[in-house]
Amino acid sequence: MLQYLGLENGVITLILSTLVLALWKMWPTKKWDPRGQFCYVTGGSSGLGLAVAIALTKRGAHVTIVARNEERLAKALAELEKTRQSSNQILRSYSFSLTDADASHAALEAASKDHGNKYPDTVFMCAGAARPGFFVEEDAKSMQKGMDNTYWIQAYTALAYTKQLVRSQTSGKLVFTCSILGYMSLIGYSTYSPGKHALRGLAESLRSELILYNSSVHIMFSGNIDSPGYVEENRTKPKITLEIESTDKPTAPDVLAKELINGVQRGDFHIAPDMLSNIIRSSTTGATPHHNVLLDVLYALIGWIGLPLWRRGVDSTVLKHRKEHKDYLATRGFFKSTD
Ligand SMILES: NC(=O)C1=CN([C@@H]2O[C@H](COP(=O)(O)OP(=O)(O)OC[C@H]3O[C@@H](n4cnc5c(N)ncnc54)[C@H](OP(=O)(O)O)[C@@H]3O)[C@@H](O)[C@H]2O)C=CC1
Ligand SMILES: CCCCCCCCCCCCCCCC(=O)[C@@H](N)CO
Repeated sequence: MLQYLGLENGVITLILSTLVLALWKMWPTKKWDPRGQFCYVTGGSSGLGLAVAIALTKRGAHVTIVARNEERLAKALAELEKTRQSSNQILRSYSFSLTDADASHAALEAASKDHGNKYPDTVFMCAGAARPGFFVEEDAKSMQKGMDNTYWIQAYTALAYTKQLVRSQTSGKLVFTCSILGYMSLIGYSTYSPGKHALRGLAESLRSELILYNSSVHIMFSGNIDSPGYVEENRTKPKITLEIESTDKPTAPDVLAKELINGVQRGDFHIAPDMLSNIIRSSTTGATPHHNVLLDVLYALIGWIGLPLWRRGVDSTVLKHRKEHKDYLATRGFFKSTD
């Protein structure tokens, strides 16, 4: 029947090229191996960053973790020591505040000194924080802090590292940690989602540019993580936000760390650690490379149907919350204040 429509050749070519591409993706290639590599992990004293640092140590990498609080860093380093695979492994921690550009540069320089001024082979940027709240209760300072703790906290490290790589004429890997809230958003995340969306843009631009230097870029989009940071953000999270996201049970940091490292090993640009993130990833591909073309089409189809339905449900939950929200604002004295 297709030949009557003149579509035969086109359809066959499409199916064949899809199959070839899918097979190509399945073909085993040489995987990235952390053993003996110098890995730099920001936010390595807690949650996802700590889990990534432990997983890398277990795989025989030299690991340097960076965060601010010295006590938590010392505890985390002691945990890394417990999983050390050989006496040659260099395991270090440094305290720097990575929302500052100069400190982000200084942290990388300090870490590199332990390796004879060689820069990290891979940088895992896990530092970050969320402080959910209602937009009307934010101010200029809290909005800027939101960008600091989502965008700048990783962008400054990416900048310092890229300069070091290019100056020393070596290649490396940049691994960002985003969130599914870097693809979409919902009530309560007005100081968090924008910076995570910005990270996606930065990663995509860098992925393209760093081809010049034989360096790769990866970015993970996860749902809730069962971390100390998650416990902290839930303290101030609006009830309505908690209710909407209750369908997304938090995942253990070590599970996500494994997914993150596997994603880097596969060479994925957008790393989606589970079914939900794959559905959202495939529904918002833009110009990012596919993973498995056939599976991606299936995920995109599920998202194309499911996500707008989910959104309708969320909109009606928010609508039902109007009265409670007004009362909440009244008890907070919002209607009396002038800002
Ligand atoms: N928790 C979640 O549900 C989700 C989190 N994410 C993202 O994953 C990443 C890890 O999150 P999670 O494991 O929950 O985080 P945690 O809060 O458990 O840990 C955050 C780490 O970052 C460090 N850090 C925070 N601010 C700075 C700073 N200014 N300078 C240097 N280090 C800093 C912290 O140490 P210290 O405070 O001592 O500096 C700590 O080591 C973040 O980027 C987060 O946005 C993504 C999706 C969901
Ligand atoms: C078929 C389609 C079904 C769609 C269901 C979508 C459910 C999404 C729930 C929202 C989860 C929010 C995760 C926030 C993670 C994060 O980054 C914060 N914890 C900040 O740290």
